[in-house]
Amino acid sequence: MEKARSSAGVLHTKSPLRRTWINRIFAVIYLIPICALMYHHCHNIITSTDQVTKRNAVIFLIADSILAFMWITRQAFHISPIRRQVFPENLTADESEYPALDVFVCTADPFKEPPIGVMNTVLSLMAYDYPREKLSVYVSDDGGSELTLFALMEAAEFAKHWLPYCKKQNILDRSPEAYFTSRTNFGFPETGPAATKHNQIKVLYEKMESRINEVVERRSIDGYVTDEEALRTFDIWHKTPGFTRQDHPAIVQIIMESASEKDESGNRMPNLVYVSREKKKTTPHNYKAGALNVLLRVSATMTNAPLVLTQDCDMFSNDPKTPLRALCYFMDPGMDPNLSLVQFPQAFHGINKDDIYSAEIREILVHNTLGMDGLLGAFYMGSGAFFRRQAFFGTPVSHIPPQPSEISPRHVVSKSMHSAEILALAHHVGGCNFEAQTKWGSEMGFRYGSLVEDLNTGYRMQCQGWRSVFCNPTRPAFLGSSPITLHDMLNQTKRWSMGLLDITFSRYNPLFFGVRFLNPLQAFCFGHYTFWPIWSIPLIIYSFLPQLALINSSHAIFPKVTDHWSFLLYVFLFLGSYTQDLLQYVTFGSTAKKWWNNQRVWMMRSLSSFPFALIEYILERCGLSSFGFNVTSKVVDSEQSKRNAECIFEFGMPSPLFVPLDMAAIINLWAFLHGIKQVITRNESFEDIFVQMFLAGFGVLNCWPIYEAMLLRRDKGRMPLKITLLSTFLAWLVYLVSSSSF
Ligand SMILES: O=c1ccn([C@@H]2O[C@H](COP(=O)(O)OP(=O)(O)O[C@H]3O[C@H](CO)[C@@H](O)[C@H](O)[C@H]3O)[C@@H](O)[C@H]2O)c(=O)[nH]1
Ligand SMILES: [Mn+2]
Repeated sequence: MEKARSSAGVLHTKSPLRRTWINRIFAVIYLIPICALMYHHCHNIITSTDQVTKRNAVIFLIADSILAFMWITRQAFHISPIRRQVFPENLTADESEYPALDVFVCTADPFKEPPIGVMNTVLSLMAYDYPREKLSVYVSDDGGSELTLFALMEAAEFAKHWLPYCKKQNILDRSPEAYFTSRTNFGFPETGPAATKHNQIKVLYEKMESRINEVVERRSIDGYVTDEEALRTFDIWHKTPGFTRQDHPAIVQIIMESASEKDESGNRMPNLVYVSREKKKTTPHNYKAGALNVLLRVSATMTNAPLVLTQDCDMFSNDPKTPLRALCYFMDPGMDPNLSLVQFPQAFHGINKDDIYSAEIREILVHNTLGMDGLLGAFYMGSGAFFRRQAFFGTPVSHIPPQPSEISPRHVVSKSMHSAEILALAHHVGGCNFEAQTKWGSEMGFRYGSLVEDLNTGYRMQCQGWRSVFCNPTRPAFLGSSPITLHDMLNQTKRWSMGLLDITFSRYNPLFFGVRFLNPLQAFCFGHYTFWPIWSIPLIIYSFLPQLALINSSHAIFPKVTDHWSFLLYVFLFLGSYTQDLLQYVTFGSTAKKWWNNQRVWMMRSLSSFPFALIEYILERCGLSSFGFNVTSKVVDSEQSKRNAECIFEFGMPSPLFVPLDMAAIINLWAFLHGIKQVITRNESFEDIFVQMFLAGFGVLNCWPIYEAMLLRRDKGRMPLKITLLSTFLAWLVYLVSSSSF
């Protein structure tokens, strides 16, 4: 079948996912007990005479309404998921017809994002199987660091050997680090010309690697650059008084211009440009969205490619044919002309086998996205996204011409990048006042106003009428790093949540604004994401209230086992949603253990990241504090990564984010033990407190790694004593308060 299609010259196909009808039927059936539960709560509120029961019913009505809202919006993802396939072999063989491609790589801090890692990403992208003269890589350095520029100059020299080597040997792993690691793991012929060349390249790579790592360690390039001309490149750092990363002029350095740069076999090299936008402490820089907008403009002055790929600095290319896959959509004359984005899923390396931090987030990055693709298109994930440049300048029907006209997507660049005129313009558009009184960030370019600039930008573009597709090849197109400590993971989720709240509480809320411009189901999908942090409300309630009631021997919380109908209602709702989730995991080829860990992480996020985000968001709105884009560290500590590989949770640092988790662990264990005691001493009957016991027991099971970290472990990743003591004290305080209200 595949062959037949392929030979018919088709560039891509799409087909609905099988068994979608099961999801649709299930969605309708599941709605019935949801309504019954709401009725049950309302009935209790109206009829009960006991104040505690009434109050509990109100609290659970709130909790369950939120769960129901999240469940309903989530069904939108399951209504019409589709799968796409591409056939790059059917693209025209005439490469001169391919559009040019500008690749954007963002980095922000050489100490959190080691430059050697960034260079691996840059090298893997420069080594794309794409006409070199049409490929340009722009690196944005928000760290404003000479270390990154130094690393880039080193990488450019190495690239002249690396690119022809990859081409000749037809290598798939074009990030040198990934390549050398896989070679070491899977062996390589020790003799012969191939081995000699391999060893030569390895020596060059290791030399570059150690030079880059050394300058980072010494925090200075002194002594490492001797060439006069190269030294002049760094003048701006040394000759600008008061140069800091938050306060410095725009820097644009052309490292290689394709027209004049050749590799060791005499072929042209891609363009390579370093950009560090101007920063002033007094001018907001809008984090990554701001950086990307500067790249959009700087690249416009130099190459102005119709296609743009945005990449995080840790997301290296894992497949050199990826741009060709994207072309299968962009070059298809039959494709929707409103196509603005081809999104490849984010995938990660170094995830432990059971994925204890749920770092794959496959549900969001793959399963749900297939569902959105079946509606109006994938959401923009920040990395691995090929855009049509045109889509940043207005809607499909009305073009917003930017000023100056040289940065319009319609402008054709005719001068060399090195020309004084182009360089002056590039510096000008990289200035921090350039955007004042313009539509940049509001209607043009990447959108401001949210820390999740990716979701926000993609969503707003879809509201304007642009469409996107999701391209999910078997071999991941990109591989990135993901947090390997619990604190990093929770902190990352907290940042995302704050970004999502930015959208929820803006005029662009998907449920009010989005529904007017999108298919309502697509608006539900976006709504489900932007309301993500409100999961915290029902989860906090379910993690504490029934347990505290149990400890206080007040059991008027859930139906007894003997109240057949209402008890079965709870059983059905719980099993229904958990089984649906598990089945989704298993049918997509994941394991039950990963699913279990994913639901645990969902609880951890709901108890920690989400409420912290809600509180910080409120503080920020009240002007009491301000939180920015906290870049996730990509530095690997060998002990931490060893524990990560063994699927052991990493607590280690005294982070306030752990406090609510510890409190929940303590209260649930306490409640569970108390319940057992009550049953044994026959103070309570098991049937009466079964649901509460079940919830506490389920909590205990989920909190197992926390007890281990608090009591049993001796390694550096255990729970800091400070946090354990603080949480125990707070849990006791919560108990005291609760004992007067049951
Ligand atoms: O002021 C900033 C802050 C960040 N970045 C870059 O943004 C990227 C993502 O940052 P990271 O700390 O890795 O955040 P993650 O949470 O891992 O990133 C996810 O979430 C972000 C939105 O919060 C998206 O931008 C990313 O594409 C997506 O992978 C990195 O390349 C950074 O260098 C900047 O360029 N400037
Ligand atoms: Mn990242």
